[in-house]
Amino acid sequence: MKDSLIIALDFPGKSQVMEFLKPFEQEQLFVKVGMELFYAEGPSIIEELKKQNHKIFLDLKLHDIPNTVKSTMKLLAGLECDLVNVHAAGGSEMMSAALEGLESGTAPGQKRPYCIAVTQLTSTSECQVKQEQQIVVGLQESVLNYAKLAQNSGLDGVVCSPHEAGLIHDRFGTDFITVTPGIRPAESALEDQKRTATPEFARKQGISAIVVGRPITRAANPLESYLAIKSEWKGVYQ
Ligand SMILES: O=c1ccn([C@@H]2O[C@H](COP(=O)(O)O)[C@@H](O)[C@H]2O)c(=O)[nH]1
Repeated sequence: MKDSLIIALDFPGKSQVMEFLKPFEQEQLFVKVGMELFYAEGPSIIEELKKQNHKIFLDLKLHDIPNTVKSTMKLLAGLECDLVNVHAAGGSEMMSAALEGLESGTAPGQKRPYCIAVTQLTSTSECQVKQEQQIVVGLQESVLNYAKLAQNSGLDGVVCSPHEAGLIHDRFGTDFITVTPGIRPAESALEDQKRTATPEFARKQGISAIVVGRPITRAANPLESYLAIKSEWKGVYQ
């Protein structure tokens, strides 16, 4: 997990994914399958990506009553992804249930996928947290509170923005995983993201993994863009 660059495969179907991956034949990637692709293709897309030896973050952000999340996680464990997630807003009982489901669905001898919790989406601003969610303590405190709930529930880490990751590692330890979307190389479009940072800024926060979608998938040359972001993130091409 340490120092990973996860590419968000936000595509409407398998054919677009396979076309996108063609220039990456020499790269062993860590890819993210989100709702759009998973709902379009179902579990077969995971098998396909695993055949190509890519590591997989299945980003379905489960958020439901504990029993439903538990039984869904039991099923998802069978897909043998590397990383799965829930929304911390579902609460500690739901997060513990997610972990129980994941553990019970992991085959003997197999490694359980890491399970992390989304704190506040990187598309959420301070203003939205205070005015829409009515969380008076503000965004940073809300993220830290969700991180504490996630750790107390036994989860392996959180999704947060690069701006909270350093503080999370200070409070909850360097082994507690931080996965940060909202990564934008300098001067690229922010689109719907609100809490963004460059790969270089992310590197300085001790973040476990960055998630990058559109700056790579919509680049004129995706491989070149991937290598440039990876270089800025890790300081070297590797
Ligand atoms: O807080 C969150 C949680 C998940 N995401 C996901 O990450 C990628 C980011 O894509 P970009 O194109 O680089 O913005 C996307 O799949 C989101 O669903 C997030 O952005 N923020």
